[in-house]
Amino acid sequence: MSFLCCGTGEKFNVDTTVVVKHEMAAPIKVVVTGAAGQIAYSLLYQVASGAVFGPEQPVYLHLLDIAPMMGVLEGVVMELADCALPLLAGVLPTANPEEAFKDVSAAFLVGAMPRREGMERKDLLSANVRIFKEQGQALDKVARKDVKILVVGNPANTNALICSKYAPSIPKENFTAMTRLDQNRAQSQLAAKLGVPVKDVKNVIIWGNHSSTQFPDASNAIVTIGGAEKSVPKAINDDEFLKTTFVSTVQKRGAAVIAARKMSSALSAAKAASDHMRDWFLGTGDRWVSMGVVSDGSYGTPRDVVYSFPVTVSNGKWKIVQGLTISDFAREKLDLTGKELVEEKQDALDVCKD
Ligand SMILES: NC(=O)c1ccc[n+]([C@@H]2O[C@H](COP(=O)([O-])OP(=O)(O)OC[C@H]3O[C@@H](n4cnc5c(N)ncnc54)[C@H](O)[C@@H]3O)[C@@H](O)[C@H]2O)c1
Ligand SMILES: O=C(O)CC[C@H](O)C(=O)O
Repeated sequence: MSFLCCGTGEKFNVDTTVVVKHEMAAPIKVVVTGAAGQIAYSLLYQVASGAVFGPEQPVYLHLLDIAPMMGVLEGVVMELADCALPLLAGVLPTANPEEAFKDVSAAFLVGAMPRREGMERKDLLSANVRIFKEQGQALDKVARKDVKILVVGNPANTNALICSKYAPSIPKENFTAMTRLDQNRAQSQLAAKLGVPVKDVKNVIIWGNHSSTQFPDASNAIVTIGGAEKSVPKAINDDEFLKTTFVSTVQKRGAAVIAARKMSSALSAAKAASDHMRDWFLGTGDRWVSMGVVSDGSYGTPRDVVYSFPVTVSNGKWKIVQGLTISDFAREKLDLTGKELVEEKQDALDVCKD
């Protein structure tokens, strides 16, 4: 197994004895940006241990961060080596986006500034959107055309849109934004309210933007109680809770974590990024998951913004769940978060003009 030293590009060897079994698939190249940051610190282990691409799929990790972080990244590379992970075929740390994105099959775009207490969402947009313009251009040049891209860095939906715009040779369907953390939060809130394990709640939906305008929607969610499936709204029997406390708790959860930790969520964000990419690669069956995808106007949402919908995935392709009834209450919420995305898109395009 080869690990490269940051900055110097010098190779060093790690004695991992038999690392990759012969019957295993060839390694796939996977890039994680913001690799010296907090989310990556949890995410890298999950990717390298087989939790995302499966227990038979070796990975070659490309780690991108900015030049001043190469020293820190060196430490992350050492720790990855010290994990002695059988599926980790190699590591390439770099500050060069074109090197990082070369031939990758999967891209976790995490690297961006997180919001801290007192910062507004707009401050984040102008600081971060340029990163995604530059990275879109680099992906366009050197990534595989079937690369699956997950944008985590905020504002995630709009960053994913900008990245796609600057990578026209890669299909739009390959760009997604992470709302899985919101889905996991919503599922966990419902399970707690119902007093069931989290695995027994499914099909909760996150609509729209990964922001406080998102609409966490339990109206189609299903719970397994006593071996039988039941509608969550019927099992909870408290519409007021589902329309108010539930929605606002999930909408404000990221801000609540920042207020408590003085830092943005990281452990749960990394877990959600793993869930999102695993389901995209390995499929969902008939379970619904929420992903920010380029809107085709489904459910009367604005086209050409990255909007979170319920999707199912098979053979590596996501499909929006169709035919759901949208109540008047939901309509208002879907429109509000759509309006915010249209405004963010315009702000981002203005920033990218400079
Ligand atoms: N979508 C979600 O659900 C969700 C959840 C949590 C956090 N986030 C967002 O994820 C992002 C990362 O959060 P974090 O806590 O890991 O932040 P962090 O500050 O700990 O790490 C970010 C890393 O990105 C690096 N970076 C900055 N510019 C870069 C560039 N141009 N190329 C490559 N790397 C670059 C930084 O040097 C740093 O190491 C933030 O924008 C945060 O708001 C999103
Ligand atoms: O900046 C925020 O308000 C949220 C940070 C992060 O996206 C989260 O959801 O935990």
